[in-house]
Amino acid sequence: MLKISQVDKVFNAGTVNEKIALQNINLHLAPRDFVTVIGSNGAGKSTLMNIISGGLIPDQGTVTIDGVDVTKLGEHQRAKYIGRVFQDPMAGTAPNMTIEENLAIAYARGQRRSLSLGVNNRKRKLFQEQLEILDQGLENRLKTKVGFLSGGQRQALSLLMATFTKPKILLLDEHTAALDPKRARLILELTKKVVDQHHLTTLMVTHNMEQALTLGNRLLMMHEGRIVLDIAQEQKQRMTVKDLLQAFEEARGGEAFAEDRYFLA
Ligand SMILES: Nc1ncnc2c1ncn2[C@@H]1O[C@H](COP(=O)(O)OP(=O)(O)OP(=O)(O)O)[C@@H](O)[C@H]1O
Repeated sequence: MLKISQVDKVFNAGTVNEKIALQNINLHLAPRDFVTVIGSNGAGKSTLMNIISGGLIPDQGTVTIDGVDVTKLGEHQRAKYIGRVFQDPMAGTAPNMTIEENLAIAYARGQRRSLSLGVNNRKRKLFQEQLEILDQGLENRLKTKVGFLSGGQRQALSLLMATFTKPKILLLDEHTAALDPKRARLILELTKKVVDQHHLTTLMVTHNMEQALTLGNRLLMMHEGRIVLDIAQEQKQRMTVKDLLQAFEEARGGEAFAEDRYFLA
C-alpha cells in the first residue's frame, strides 16, 4: 500500500545549519497495517509524515502509494490518497465555518469531479449519519461554528473529515497529545473504530509508549533520521513499556532514554 524506498531528506544542505532529517528510509506498509511510530526529539518522525503527505519532497528515493509513484506530487495532488490529523485541534478544521460546511469541504476533497461545496438535504443526511458514529451529539449541531466546539470534539470532527473519502493512508500526528487523558482515550477509541470501518492503512506518531504498544500491529522506532527498530505484532504484544525502553536504549547504542515528552504509561 505504501512503499518508501531509499528516502533521504536534508535541510539547509551545504550550510552550517545543515540537518540530515531522514537517511536511507525504507518502509513498506501492507494494506490495513496500523503502525505506531515513536522516537527521540528530532528523530525525523514529522519529516517522514510530511514526505508521505507531499508537504516535503525527498532529496533522494521514491514514495509509492497503492502502486502510484507520488514522489514528485505536491500535497494537493495526492490529497485523495491521504487523510491526516494533527496534534493541534485547530489545525484540521475551519473555526469560522459551521460543522456542515467543514464536512462539505472534506466531502469534496479528492473527488474526481469538482463537487459543489453547498449542502443539500442528501449531504446533510449523510453528514448526520457519520457524525452519529462519533457519539458527541454533533449530528444535532450541524449549523454550529466549529470554533465553538471543545478540543476533543474538534479532534473527533478532524478524524471524521480526514477519513470521509476513505483515503489510502491515514496519518495521525500525535493527534491525542493536546487532549486531557479522558478525551485522548475517547479519540483513540474513535480512531480504532474509524480505521476498522474504512479498512485504512494507518501511521500514528505518538509520545505515549503505552499507546505505541497497545495500538496497531507494528511499531517503528526512529532515531537520528533512521528507523532503528521495526517491531512486528507478535513481539509487540509480548513487550512491556520497560522492554521497549530497553530496546530503544540498545538501538541508540546504550544511550539511556531521557526525554521529557515521553509518557511511559
Ligand atoms: N523546515 C526545517 N528546516 C530545518 N530543519 C528542520 C526542518 N524541519 C525539521 N528540521 C530538523 O530535522 C530534524 C528532524 O525533525 P522532525 O521534526 O522530523 O523530528 P521529530 O521526530 O518529528 O521530532 P519531535 O518529536 O521533536 O517533534 C530535526 O533536527 C529538525 O530540527
